[in-house]
Amino acid sequence: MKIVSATQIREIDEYTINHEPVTSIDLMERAATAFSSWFMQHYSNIKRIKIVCGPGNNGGDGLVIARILYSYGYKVEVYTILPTAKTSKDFDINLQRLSSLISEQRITPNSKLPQFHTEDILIDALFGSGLNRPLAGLAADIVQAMNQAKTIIAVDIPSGLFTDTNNSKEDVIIKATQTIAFQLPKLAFMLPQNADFIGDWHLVDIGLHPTAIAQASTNYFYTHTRKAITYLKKRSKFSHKGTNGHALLIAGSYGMMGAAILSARACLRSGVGKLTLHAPKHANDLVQSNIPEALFSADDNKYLSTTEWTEDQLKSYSAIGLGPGLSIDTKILSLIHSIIEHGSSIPLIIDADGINNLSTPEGRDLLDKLPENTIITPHPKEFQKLLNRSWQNDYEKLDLLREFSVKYQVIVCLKGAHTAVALPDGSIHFNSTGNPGMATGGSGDVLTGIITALLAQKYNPAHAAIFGVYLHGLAGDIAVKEKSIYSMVASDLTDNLPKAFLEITALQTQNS
Ligand SMILES: NC(=O)C1=CN([C@@H]2O[C@H](COP(=O)(O)OP(=O)(O)OC[C@H]3O[C@@H](n4cnc5c(N)ncnc54)[C@H](OP(=O)(O)O)[C@@H]3O)[C@@H](O)[C@H]2O)[C@H](O)CC1
Ligand SMILES: [K+]
Repeated sequence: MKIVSATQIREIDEYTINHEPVTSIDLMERAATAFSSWFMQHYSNIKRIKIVCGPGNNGGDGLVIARILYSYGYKVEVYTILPTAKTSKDFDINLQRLSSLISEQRITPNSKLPQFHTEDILIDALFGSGLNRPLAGLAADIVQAMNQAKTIIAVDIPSGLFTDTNNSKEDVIIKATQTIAFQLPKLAFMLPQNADFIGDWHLVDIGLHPTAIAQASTNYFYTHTRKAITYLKKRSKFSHKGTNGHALLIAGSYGMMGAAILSARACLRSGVGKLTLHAPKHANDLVQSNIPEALFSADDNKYLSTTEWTEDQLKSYSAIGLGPGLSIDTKILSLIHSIIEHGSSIPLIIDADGINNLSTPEGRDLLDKLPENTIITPHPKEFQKLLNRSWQNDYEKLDLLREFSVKYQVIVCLKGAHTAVALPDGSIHFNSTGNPGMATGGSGDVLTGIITALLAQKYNPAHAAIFGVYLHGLAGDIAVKEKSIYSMVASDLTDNLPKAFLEITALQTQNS
């Protein structure tokens, strides 16, 4: 699903009006109806609401919502906030339509500000995607007053928040409990810095013209379920373990075998035909008894010491995963070097200590040599270390992320609430699954195992990264229902991979 800019939203809007064709007032009616249906489903037991409407089309939506909710028996109070005399045409028409049912409380710069209370249920229709400067004066005062309420449902986007550019820390912005956005998600929704303003967000369909959406060019995408399920490859009836690939996982060291085991188990639960785990020899019994399905390749040392791999040793593998539990050690750079040199055609994913080792000055020299489409999966701190610099805000972080993956032609999965998968073509794909319970030790090792398995099965690396991240989050979403965000551990993710695959195959069947 595309994530488009505020300007593109306006263009898609106009195209829909001209080509469907539909009048702008009817499109507004449709948008407000979609919002109201969502609202009535989720707030059926409350009867009294306050709707705060601004002067533009976001405010116009608010006026229609007021009319609809009133007709369903809600007690509705409407505030129109008019910083200047300028209002949009569709705002005026809807104010007129509402006037016989409800009288608005009009607030201008000379009025007394209304008071809002903790227990108020507010609908925020002050400003939407038309915001073009930070809120000030009356608009800022009203938002501050509204933020006293515990429950605020934002129409399209919280007022004061920009759709696709950075807000400064001082900006006054609605702190919504929920945001109901029209059809396409906004870039602002993907960024951790905006989480407190947006709350939980949901999309409602308003029938924007598919041609206009198809024509909009963007670097940003949202991996929603409908797209994600198309990535899962069908298994042929005649497939055997040879067709499903042989993965090599180089992971674990003295005291850190847990990471290797978590990763190996996840790899085996993600469809790989065969897995060899290369780890220090002391771990042999542990691995054999805990993961009987894996082959063990012993390293002579407590920590990894086999840094030289020959083409002959590597040639039987269809993917290599490297990093979980390796520790920071100069030998690891020699290992990466050797793999790049002798196995450059084997898809490769580097995580955890693999990335930490690339973040050393000598390691950075290796970045240029990574084979095209190598996948790395840093969390933000690891990415900062890799870049050797920080960023001022999440928009700058996205720019740095894109620059990095284009420059080195690698795939970067930057882990977070909406993990961002940056591809060498400059596109960034935000994930839709996952929950805060997954922020726990070993969760990243599981992701490495999943992606290694997909690479071994010959998923193209971009799909392996995007789909692997989706699967990992989906397993987390299934796990959280039983385990809660507090009690979840990384093994719960692996334990729920089978249910995640079942869910995806069921959806594939439904859609075919
Ligand atoms: N395709 C869709 O998704 C549809 C969206 N709809 C809704 O329309 C809004 C966008 O409406 P728009 O009228 O373009 O903009 P706003 O309502 O957000 O803002 C109105 C005007 O307010 C002025 N403005 C901007 N920033 C500020 C500010 N900081 N303080 C005061 N005033 C501000 C600006 O005008 P200026 O001339 O003053 O610059 C805006 O034009 C979208 O979010 C949806 O809710 C449709 O209803 C259906 C289709
Ligand atoms: K709003």
